[in-house]
Amino acid sequence: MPDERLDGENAAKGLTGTMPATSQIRNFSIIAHIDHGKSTLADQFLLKTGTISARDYRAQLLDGMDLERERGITIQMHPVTIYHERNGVRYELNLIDTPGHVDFSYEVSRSMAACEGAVLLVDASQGVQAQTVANAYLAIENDLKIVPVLNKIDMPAARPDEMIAEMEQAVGIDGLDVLRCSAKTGMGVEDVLDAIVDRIPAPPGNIDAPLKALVFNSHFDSFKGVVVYIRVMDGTIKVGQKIRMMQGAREFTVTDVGQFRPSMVSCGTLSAGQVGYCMANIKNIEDVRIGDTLTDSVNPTDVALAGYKQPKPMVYSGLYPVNNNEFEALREALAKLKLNDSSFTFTPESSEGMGFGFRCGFLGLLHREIIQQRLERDCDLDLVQTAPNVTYELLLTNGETRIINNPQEVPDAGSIQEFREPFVKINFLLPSDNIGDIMSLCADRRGTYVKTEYLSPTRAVLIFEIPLSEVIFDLYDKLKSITRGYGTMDYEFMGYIPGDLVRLDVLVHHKRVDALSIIVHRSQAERRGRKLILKLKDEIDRHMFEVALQAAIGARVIARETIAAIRKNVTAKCYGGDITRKRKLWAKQAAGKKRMKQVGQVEIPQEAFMSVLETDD
Ligand SMILES: Nc1nc2c(ncn2[C@@H]2O[C@H](COP(=O)(O)OP(=O)(O)OP(=O)(O)O)[C@@H](O)[C@H]2O)c(=O)[nH]1
Repeated sequence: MPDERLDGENAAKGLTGTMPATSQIRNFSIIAHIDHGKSTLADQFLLKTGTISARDYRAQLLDGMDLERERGITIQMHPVTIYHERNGVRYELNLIDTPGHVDFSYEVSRSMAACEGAVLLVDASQGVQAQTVANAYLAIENDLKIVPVLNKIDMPAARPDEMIAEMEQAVGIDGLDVLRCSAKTGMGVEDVLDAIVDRIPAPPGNIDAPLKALVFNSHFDSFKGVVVYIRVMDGTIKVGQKIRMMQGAREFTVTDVGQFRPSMVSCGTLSAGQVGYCMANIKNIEDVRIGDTLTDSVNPTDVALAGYKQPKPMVYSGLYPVNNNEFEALREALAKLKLNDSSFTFTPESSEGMGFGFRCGFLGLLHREIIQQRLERDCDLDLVQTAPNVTYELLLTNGETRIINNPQEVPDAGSIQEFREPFVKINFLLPSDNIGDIMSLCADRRGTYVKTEYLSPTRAVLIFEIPLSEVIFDLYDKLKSITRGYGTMDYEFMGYIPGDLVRLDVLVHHKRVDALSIIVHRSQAERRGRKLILKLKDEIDRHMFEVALQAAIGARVIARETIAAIRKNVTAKCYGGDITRKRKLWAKQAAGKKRMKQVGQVEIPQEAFMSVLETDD
């Protein structure tokens, strides 16, 4: 087979695109813990291979979204094709970037299915972290070849030998295979590129077989429609070809095929082993299922690829517009967001106290925060968000099993046979000095100890089984503060386990505020109820009448507080006739009240809805 075949159709169109033989392609991703330098290394790859010029170099090109750049976290994948010469041969390398946060680990497994290898990037001053271990195992399970790299060796705090020993211990790699580089200065980056070519196998695949391509992501472009990210496994895909999504069973005609370099560049054809995009006048993002197999409709492949499982939201919360007439605007904004984030879900709901809004499902708390920020930034809506909760499973006395994601949906205690909550297996990677503190933290949170493993005399892996609801509260923040930032965690879902759970209601001025209801373990109900009421007392302003706050389980009130009455007249001091001054003060007061919800006669601020979350003593 010739090394490089000029594609006839492209040549005819005057396009200079060439189709490399699969032996000259390498597909890989980078596995790294957050902040270990993945985006910086990816940028170096672009720079070193001349994909972008130093002039165009803009830090973290691959983190396309503003918000991502601002927060410095990669959320969605942006693949990129680069060319690297090794021993006189030009290789096409496709990098599929992956995020490093626990909430987005499903994105990592998506990108792995499109690769034959992964660069395992570890910060030389921080060492292996929980997420790195989890993702490295995932890669090994997926038969990916691991290229271990120690980054940030330019830092004075770098301890390469120690960290390599940790990598050997934690992931079971050979220390001699570990490359050293600095993504910041560019030192050693060429060696990493060489190792990608030398160590990662070329993609398998038969260029003459019927088209079989994996859909590993997609995005919606308001001008072009849906852009489908594909990895071609067998055959070729060309402009004009009739294609079919095997799960979705819809047919389309390809209008454009190209690569990310790093912006989208048409190339007319992609063949076995290559990574790129295709467009086919697909108007609706729902028609494209991530993990689906794309094939030729005339000459289809007979076996579809094993798809991914759609990630299930684990954390839910209600989102309400402050002004009820902004409901439609909120619906539109949510629909727009969903276009590019299939893991986010929303369904309309109404709450007696809050009016009309949506129940939204997120992968985790960070995901939730990001969505809220995007909404506020992109559509100028004032929103009130209720405290998050996890999904529960109920076995009812009539034998029915019901999944609920909203405390309001919990039926009478009499009709529940078993109340089950999600449990996760959580791994902490932390300094050994902190083991005791984290153990007692987990014990307080109803965790069950599993085991401890030492990576080195100073660092250990601690494993617990714990209810997810206890994790989403503030476990991550607690871990960070106890370990002064050195501890990390990762968790995987185990299943639903029965527990003695009850719904705790909150009554404000004798009216149940359903958005403040929470599901708690009975043993914690009284303590949580009391704390919650005290917190609410701080958050809710005094009104012109006395406001009673109560926490109750069913009809039984377990805590009560009262907010005394007051009349607050902000313009009282502006005696005299200057109406403009008064107007200014009124305007200021109104702005301060923006994120308030009127429940009955009482105004409840956003903070009050979130206070349900806090568990601090
Ligand atoms: N000194 C030094 N700093 C580096 C090096 N590589 C990356 N950094 C810095 O480390 C920080 C994190 O780098 P990023 O590339 O954003 O990390 P990341 O792994 O992509 O993070 P996520 O996108 O959040 O997963 C940035 O401030 C970089 O400038 C390096 O080799 N040496």
